[in-house]
Amino acid sequence: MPLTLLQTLAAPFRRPLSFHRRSGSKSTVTAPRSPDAAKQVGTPSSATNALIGDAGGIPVVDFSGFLDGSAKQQTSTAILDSFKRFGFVYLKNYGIPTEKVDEMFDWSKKFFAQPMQVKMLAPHPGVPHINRGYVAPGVEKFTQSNDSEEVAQLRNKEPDLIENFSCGHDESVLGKNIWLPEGVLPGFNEACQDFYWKCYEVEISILRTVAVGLGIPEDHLAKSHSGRDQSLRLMHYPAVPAKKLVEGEMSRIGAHSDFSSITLLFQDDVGGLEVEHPDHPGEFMSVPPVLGAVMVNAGDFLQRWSNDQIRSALHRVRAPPGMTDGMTPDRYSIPYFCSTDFDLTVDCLPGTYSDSNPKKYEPITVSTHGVATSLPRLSVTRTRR
Ligand SMILES: O=C(O)CCC(=O)C(=O)O
Ligand SMILES: [Fe+2]
Repeated sequence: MPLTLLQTLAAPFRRPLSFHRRSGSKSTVTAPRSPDAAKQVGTPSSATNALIGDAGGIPVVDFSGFLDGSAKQQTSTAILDSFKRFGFVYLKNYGIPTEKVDEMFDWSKKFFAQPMQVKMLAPHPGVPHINRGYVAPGVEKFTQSNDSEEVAQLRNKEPDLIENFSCGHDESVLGKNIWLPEGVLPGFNEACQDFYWKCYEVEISILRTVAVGLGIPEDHLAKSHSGRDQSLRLMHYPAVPAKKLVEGEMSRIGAHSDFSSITLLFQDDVGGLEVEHPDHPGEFMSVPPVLGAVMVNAGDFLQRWSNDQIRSALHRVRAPPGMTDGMTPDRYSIPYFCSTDFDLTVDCLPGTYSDSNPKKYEPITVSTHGVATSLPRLSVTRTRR
């Protein structure tokens, strides 16, 4: 990729916006807890003053030391270590005030509370890889499988119980935004756009920490993420009988890994998110929401980019922990999927390969990677329109 093109793409777009693994799962386990999170996750002592605890075994890191420059290296090491071991990390003091996140959740609730005919004024186009517009409950089913027979069988099973609304940048190959018509839910479209750019700032800071952790130039990853090909998705899981989720008769979101660089995952206080245990494939750890923290996970593309040093972990949403009877509460979450510009070719990151540990992957663009790995998976979703 010529440098000039890289530089052009590195200039952020501005408002207005417009490996892998088996499916299947076993039991849920809780990672052993200890009062000393640093010890528990085997984190080097240099990272301890950025670590402020753990939740369900996954480190909680105070991001302010990176943002104000007082603990850049420690914060970066803590985040990178957690990405390498778990593929996930919680961040506190990451730069978006809690009230802003709460406001976005309020908008999400208002949107999903609209009658179906209103939500369908911004319909998803029905093309699997396009993250735009509203997808009604009963349309999607998530899987990690690329096996056509397994996928065909899944299509005949109950879909995931989820509705969602996605938006992004109008100039993305993911397509132009599909908004509600003007005058319907005034303020909603603007709130989504505003939140998108707030998330973008956090994304860039996190990508900088990963680079610092890896000991490469701080802007190495950030400069490949112009902000054009990200997606903000509002998710709503309606209330369902807990028993059906526990017995596997219904599912909220099936086990999957995310596809691109990193995901910021904002969740309400309902719980139910589970992450595959790093030492016990097929077993899942229950990871609770942490007040004021955003969960961040690495995606398949970052795993590949880091020559498999960073883990893109399977995760899923089940019944809230301990709940086996009665109706579950509704669950709302807001993932923000971060991607390198889709047309940019990236090679394994410097320092992640050597003569004794050669590159496992050829240079690739996100689009090629996506077509090879994600489209078969996506094809099982959005099949029931
Ligand atoms: O709702 C959640 O907490 C998980 C969402 C998720 O994993 C996804 O949309 O990729
Ligand atoms: Fe996900």
